[in-house]
Amino acid sequence: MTGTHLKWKNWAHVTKLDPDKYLDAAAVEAVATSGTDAILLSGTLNVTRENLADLREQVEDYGVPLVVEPADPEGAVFEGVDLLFVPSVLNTPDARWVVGKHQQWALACPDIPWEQVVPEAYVVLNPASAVGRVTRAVCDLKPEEVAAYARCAEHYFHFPIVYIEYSGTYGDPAVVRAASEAITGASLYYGGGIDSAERAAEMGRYADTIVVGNAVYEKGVETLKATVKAVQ
Ligand SMILES: CC(C)=CCC/C(C)=C/CC/C(C)=C/CC/C(C)=C/COP(=O)(O)OP(=O)(O)O
Ligand SMILES: O=P(O)(O)OC[C@@H](O)CO
Ligand SMILES: [Mg+2]
Repeated sequence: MTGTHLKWKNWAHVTKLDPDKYLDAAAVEAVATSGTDAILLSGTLNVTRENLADLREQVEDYGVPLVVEPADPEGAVFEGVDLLFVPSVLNTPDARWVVGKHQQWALACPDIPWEQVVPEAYVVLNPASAVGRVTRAVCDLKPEEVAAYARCAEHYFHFPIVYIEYSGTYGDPAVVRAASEAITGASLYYGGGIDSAERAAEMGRYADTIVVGNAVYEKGVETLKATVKAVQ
C-alpha cells in the first residue's frame, strides 16, 4: 500500500496512538482489528524517533493504514508508514506553528516526498491540552469564528483537512456543526474526549472523520470498538 493509493478521504474513524504511552500486544491487536479506518501515530510531547519506531513496529503488521502526524520536523519520519498528516495551527499568533516549522523542515530536507504529505488545518480549542499550551492557541472562539477559520482553510489555503481539536476534553457540537456547514470540499476531522458510542455518533453527525485517542488508554478497546460501530 502506498500513500497515493490510500482512500483517506473515506475514513470515518481514526485511532490516534501516542508513542509516549504503552499498549501491550493484545491491546495493539485489538485496536488494529477494531474496524478503525487508520491509525495515527501522534502526540505533542515526548515523541522521539525511538518511541515512534517502537510503536510503528507494534502496529505495522495488521494491514491498517498507518499515518505519522509529527509535532515537529524531527518527528517527520516516513519509514514504514503510508502518509504523513502535517498540522498547521490556524488560531495561534505564533507563525512558527502555521508555516515556520514547515519552512525549517523544507530547508533541512530538500527531498521530502510531498505526495505522501497531507496538510491539516488545525483549530485548537482546549487551552489546557499540550497542543494548546505549546502553540498558545487562542481558544475562546464562537462557533462563527471557528467557521470562518474553516472557510479560510478550505477556500483560501486549500487545506484538504480541517481539524477541530479539543484534545483531552469533549467539545461543543455547535462548533463542529458550524465548521461542517462552512466547508464543502475539505474533510472535517473532529477529535477530543470521544469515549462512548453516544459521543462518537454526536460528533460523527457533523465531522467526516472522528478521532479517538485517550479513550483507548483510559477506557480500553471495547470502548474504542463502540465508537467505531457508532460511525460505520
Ligand atoms: C513541519 C512539521 C513536520 C511539523 C510541525 C507541525 C506543527 C505545526 C505542529 C503543531 C501542532 C501540534 C503540536 C500537533 C501535534 C498533533 C497533536 C495535536 C497531538 C495531540 O496532542 P496532545 O494530546 O495535546 O498532546 P499529548 O498527547 O502529547 O499530551
Ligand atoms: O485524546 P482525545 O481526547 O480522544 O483526542 C483525540 C485527538 O484529537 C488528539 O489529538
Ligand atoms: Mg494526546
